[in-house]
Amino acid sequence: MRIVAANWKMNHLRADATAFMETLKAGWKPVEGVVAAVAPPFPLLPLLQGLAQGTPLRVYAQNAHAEAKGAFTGEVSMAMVQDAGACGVILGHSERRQYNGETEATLLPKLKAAAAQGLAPMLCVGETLAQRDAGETLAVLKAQLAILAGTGFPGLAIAYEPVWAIGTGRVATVAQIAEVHAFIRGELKALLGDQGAATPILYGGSVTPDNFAEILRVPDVAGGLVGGASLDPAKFLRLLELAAG
Ligand SMILES: O=C[C@H](O)COP(=O)(O)O
Repeated sequence: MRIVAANWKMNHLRADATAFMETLKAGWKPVEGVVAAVAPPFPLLPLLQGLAQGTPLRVYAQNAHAEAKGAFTGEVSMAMVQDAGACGVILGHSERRQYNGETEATLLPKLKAAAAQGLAPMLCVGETLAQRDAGETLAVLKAQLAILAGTGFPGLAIAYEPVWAIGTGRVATVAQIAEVHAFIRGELKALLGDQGAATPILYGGSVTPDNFAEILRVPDVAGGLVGGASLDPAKFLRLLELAAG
């Protein structure tokens, strides 16, 4: 199975989402084994879910809180994003680690809350440039993945996003992606057994229609988590076509 996931981040209004879905529906020929997902900002979840009716598009939230309810001003719960139309949730994106203080300590309760709510988690991992330059890449990834120990998370996907490749136009090399994805696969097998052997591992970081085919040929790459290029429905469609082979 391949997954092409659009992370819109803090982009798009209702009109943009509507136009995106019109273009997508006009050109998309869904094929077996290729999953398309879009993670819009929270306010667009219900609209997108409605627009996606009759299509296999999966709607994800970009984040949600670990607690079920309470005095957490500005937060939304797993149940809320599900109620608003999400079937899954991105967790641990590097921008949330950088700007919102997400750590393994905050992410483990979120993973458990997502699973309890029946939301498929997409856990993002990846090293900074300083960590790569210091030779710490695999150790960083090992620590980020360790929160998966001993618990199965239905619908789990991993997104490997080297922080230095996000939004920079500097895509990781095929050799770098191959090394890290093989390492992640080994860790997942050790942590989760059979589920770890089958968990999709996506690559993210300056994915475009020009480089996606090459990235998809790397062993253990099961698709992409795409930021900038996913805002343009024509480019997103092209990525889906490339994933379909
Ligand atoms: O979630 C998506 C990633 O952060 C990649 O973003 P990008 O495709 O704009 O580099």
